[in-house]
Amino acid sequence: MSDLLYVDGGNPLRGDITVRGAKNFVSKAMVAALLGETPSELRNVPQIRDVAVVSGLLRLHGVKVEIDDAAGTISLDPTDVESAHVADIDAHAGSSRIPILFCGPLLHRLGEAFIPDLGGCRIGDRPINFHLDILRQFGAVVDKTDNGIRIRAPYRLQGTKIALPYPSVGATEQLLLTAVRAEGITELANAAIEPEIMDLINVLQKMGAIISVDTDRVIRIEGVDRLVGFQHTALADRIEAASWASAALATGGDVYVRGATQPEMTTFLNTFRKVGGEFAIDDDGIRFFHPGGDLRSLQLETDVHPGFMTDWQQPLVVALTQASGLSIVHETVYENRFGFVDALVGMGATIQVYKECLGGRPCRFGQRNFYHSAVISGPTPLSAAEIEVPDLRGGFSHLIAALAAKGTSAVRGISLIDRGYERFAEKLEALGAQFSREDSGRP
Ligand SMILES: CC(=O)N[C@H]1[C@@H](OP(=O)(O)OP(=O)(O)OC[C@H]2O[C@@H](n3ccc(=O)[nH]c3=O)[C@H](O)[C@@H]2O)O[C@H](CO)[C@@H](O)[C@@H]1O
Ligand SMILES: C=C(OP(=O)(O)O)C(=O)O
Repeated sequence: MSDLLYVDGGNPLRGDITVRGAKNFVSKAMVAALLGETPSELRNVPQIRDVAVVSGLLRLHGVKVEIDDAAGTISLDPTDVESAHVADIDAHAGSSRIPILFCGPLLHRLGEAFIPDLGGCRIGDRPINFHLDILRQFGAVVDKTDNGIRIRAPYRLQGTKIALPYPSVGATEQLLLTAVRAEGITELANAAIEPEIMDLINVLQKMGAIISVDTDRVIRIEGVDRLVGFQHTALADRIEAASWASAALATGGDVYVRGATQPEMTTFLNTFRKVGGEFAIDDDGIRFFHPGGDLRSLQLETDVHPGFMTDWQQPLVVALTQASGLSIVHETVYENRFGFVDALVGMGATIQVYKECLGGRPCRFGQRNFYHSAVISGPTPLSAAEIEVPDLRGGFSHLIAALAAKGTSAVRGISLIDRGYERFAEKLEALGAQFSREDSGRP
């Protein structure tokens, strides 16, 4: 597929699309399968690049992976797990953030692992210090190399007591995937409790793990000697659903997102309503629509769950360019997630970014050199432009802006969007978007 899309914007998106399982859960559940002594089956799996990357890594480690894209199922047989060649693993460097989560399972299965340098969106420094501290506390020996980390467990990993400096999603998952088969009890304070983590706990419990989650963000795990395979249907992708909802709002459209579920989206739905969007929930999905009239500006701060999630921020900001008045967005999860607004400004949006914390939530980035707050003044008509996709959500936001803008925009680097949005071009078509690929002539 060509990496350049010409988008003829200015028309409302209308129609019906389906979202399947969450990118930020499915990839982790696939890693969990490594811990089982018997095969696992995962359902509601989306056809996205992160799934392909994790499948490739699992295969390098001897796991038999069979994918049925149409049915959305993956079967994973970890019976013959083995060490992979460093050169082969190295080829996956920079492809996603998931390889770091192979540490615990591989240490339990093989006593050692090599983890390539990570990829993922460049929206901040994204250090892995919490992960490495956790692994060391379990008794692992971690050595940094030029192209990744080498990790060994000379003895069985030992349960431990840890408090995270910040409720990191990945570090919480690292701890879960390591503690379930460590010896004794592990306690994690200040854990992240995102719905995708809760579903990972569901999977681990099906495998035989003993895990409890307290209301004060403390997770306790009693290590067990063996785990078995699981069968599980992944929770829906609440980020993809919110992205299409934002697209509906920004284009003045009406999109039914089949598969979207309410409980994981409560905070987004409240915000969507406050800004002037409407929604209708039924058993099969959620209809998001612009009811007509003016959208309202609002003040928003991203946060860990149950707060407004950072991955919802970028798509919603495009809709905020169409709201009347001044909207203020304080990004408290990543220090550098407003790079994408430059392109929006180039299209006619009025957005100013600030280093100050424009909000009351405790934030690690205030008084430092990070542009992590934004003020958006609207409504401003958007006009077509040439845009380069910067990262996954920023890229989808640029696509929304191009769909909302009058005229034909050229959006380059769209293959980045495949990492987390299943068959998005087909969905755009289903919603009546006017676009074409570079190789098929301009619309
Ligand atoms: C594949 C996946 O699930 N990605 C999601 C996951 O990313 P990911 O798990 O990488 O994000 P984290 O929750 O770990 O990161 C949150 C914050 O903690 C910091 N941090 C994290 C780890 C560490 O060792 N040291 C450290 O300082 C990060 O720099 C960041 O500022 O959760 C994020 C927060 O909901 C989402 O935006 C990502 O979509
Ligand atoms: C930041 C994201 O993903 P990742 O952690 O995979 O880079 C995201 O999904 O928006």
